[in-house]
Amino acid sequence: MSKIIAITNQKGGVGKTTTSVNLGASLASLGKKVLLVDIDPQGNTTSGIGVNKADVQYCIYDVLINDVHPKDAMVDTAIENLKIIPATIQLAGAEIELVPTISREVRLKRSLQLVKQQFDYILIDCPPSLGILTVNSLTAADSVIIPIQCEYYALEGLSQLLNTVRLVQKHLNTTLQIEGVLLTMFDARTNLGMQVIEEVKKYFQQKVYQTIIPRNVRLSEAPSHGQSIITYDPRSKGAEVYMELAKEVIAI
Ligand SMILES: Nc1ncnc2c1ncn2[C@@H]1O[C@H](COP(=O)(O)OP(=O)(O)OP(=O)(O)O)[C@@H](O)[C@H]1O
Ligand SMILES: [Mg+2]
Repeated sequence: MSKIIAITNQKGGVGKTTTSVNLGASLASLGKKVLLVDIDPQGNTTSGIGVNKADVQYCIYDVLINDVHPKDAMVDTAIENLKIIPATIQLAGAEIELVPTISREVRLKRSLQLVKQQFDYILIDCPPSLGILTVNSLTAADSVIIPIQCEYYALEGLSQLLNTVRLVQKHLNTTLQIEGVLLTMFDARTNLGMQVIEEVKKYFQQKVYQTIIPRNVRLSEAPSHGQSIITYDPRSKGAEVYMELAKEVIAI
């Protein structure tokens, strides 16, 4: 069975990209066939997994706008079983260019359907906005993972996100589900982190993953080496928790 999961939260810097790269690498190291789709013009997943943007021939922009077949935009990564459709800054224009096009919300869905069966998991790293690129992602996805940072204001903006999910469910993708809510950047030294965990669990209940991602400096270093935590420092706490998360995702 193959599953498309959008990793989304319009709040910036909550761990979407860190989760896409490291969950993707963990799933691949457990033998799953994984495709990462970078649909954020910042292209952090692309560089974070070691793809040099200057070498990219076709990116997700070409898939969305120029009808390039997704298999022609896919590139291998250093990890077996892990491929990526990269994003470059070219994608920044897509929000505007998509506006007048026909079926603009379903373009990603149509493209990914062409390759879905080749993968166990397709993970889409969304940008920090609720614009047309995120709507395309939610329309293409079977489910969403929502990373929430264990910080004050963590829940702010969530109702807007859930509202967008509901609108997409109503009009574009009736079977879209919440795959899980992931607590990120937990710092055990503060009471605040515990409070956020309690609040998020009260709200999302059994949807919250048991695995909580702590703050881990190795996780923040890995992207500058173009590596996932699984290859950068497989013995780190960061690697351990993302492997645990991958097992939870597989078990669902
Ligand atoms: N568990 C963690 N421990 C330490 N640093 C982390 C952790 N998770 C993420 N970071 C760091 O926090 C910053 C933001 O994380 P990330 O880029 O994954 O968030 P994002 O939601 O994708 O951001 P954006 O909204 O800009 O796309 C990055 O510098 C990242 O390396
Ligand atoms: Mg990101």
